[in-house]
Amino acid sequence: MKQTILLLVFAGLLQTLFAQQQKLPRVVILATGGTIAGTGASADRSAYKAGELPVKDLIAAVPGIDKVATITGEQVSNVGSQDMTVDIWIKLNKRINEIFKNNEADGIVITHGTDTQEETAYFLNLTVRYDHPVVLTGSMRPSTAISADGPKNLYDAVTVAASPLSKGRGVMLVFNESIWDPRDVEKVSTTHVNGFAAPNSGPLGQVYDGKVIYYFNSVHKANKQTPFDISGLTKLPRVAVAELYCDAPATALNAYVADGVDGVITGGLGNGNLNKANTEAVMAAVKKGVSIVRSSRVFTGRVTLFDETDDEKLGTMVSDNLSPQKARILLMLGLTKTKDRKQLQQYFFEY
Ligand SMILES: NC(=O)CC[C@H](N)C(=O)O
Repeated sequence: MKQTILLLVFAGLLQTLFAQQQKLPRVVILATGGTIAGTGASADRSAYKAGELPVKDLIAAVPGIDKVATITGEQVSNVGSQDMTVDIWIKLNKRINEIFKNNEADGIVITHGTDTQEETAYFLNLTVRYDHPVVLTGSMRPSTAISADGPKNLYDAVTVAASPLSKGRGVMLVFNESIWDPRDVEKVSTTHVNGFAAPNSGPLGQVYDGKVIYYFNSVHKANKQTPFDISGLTKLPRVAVAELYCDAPATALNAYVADGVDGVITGGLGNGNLNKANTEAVMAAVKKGVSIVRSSRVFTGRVTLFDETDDEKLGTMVSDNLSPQKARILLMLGLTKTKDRKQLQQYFFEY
């Protein structure tokens, strides 16, 4: 009798556990490499190599992650993000759209190197056709370093991707307990653990002790609200960035144009200003049909139309407050739709 009761209690417990397990949100981790998957022989960071560990090892290093979500992992690439490519972006985009279309997951986490993480985040923000949570994260210290930050960032990223509060928020970046908007976030430290900030705004929210809180919504259009469905594409238009400095020649800009790029972003001075040499080169490039967007090497504030620079005369556009590297992504995608300067300019105010 006693044994039967014990057995029943045990079976009941198992059932409850199973039911809880069933109810957990499903999160797919798409691993691309980066320092989070990096290893090295030293206790700190000297001579470590990014993009070494497979995704199963990243997951195994996070205690309790299986209580937050039902996790599956896929290896998309294993590179340091200085070697991230448009080809990998297109592959990621396809897989993310497929996962949500087939209802394979409630949210996605992407592990990624920090060098270009903000670019991948903004690219996906504009091209993924679903607004389910897609959370990018990484680490500043490799997995073998003392106080490696990867496992905590991954735990937090899964927590954000699995949270009911994240529904409809689309692409985000989670790092060092902050939740960032992909349009605004930038890598702001080469080595510090607090590697990201949004210099023109602030974090969307925070994740702490397994709990998520949001403070802001982005006002910019994303996901299905953009016209950038790239599902039929295997390549994107080529856009380069040419940065200015005191007495900068137009060598870089002219070389890119000679190489046949479709567009150039100028990382200009102050409010996107160009010196005389680059003004002339820009006008010649526009005449050849190259789309030019004036951005700024200054990391806060807007680049505005016709301030010191006459955009009508030059045939140029402005990036608003997008960084040069993000303006490049928007121009690449914009050029898949149109070459019309007014229409492209409108994209820079909307996305
Ligand atoms: N902390 C990092 O992730 C930067 C290291 C590496 N270069 C990368 O971006 O993958």
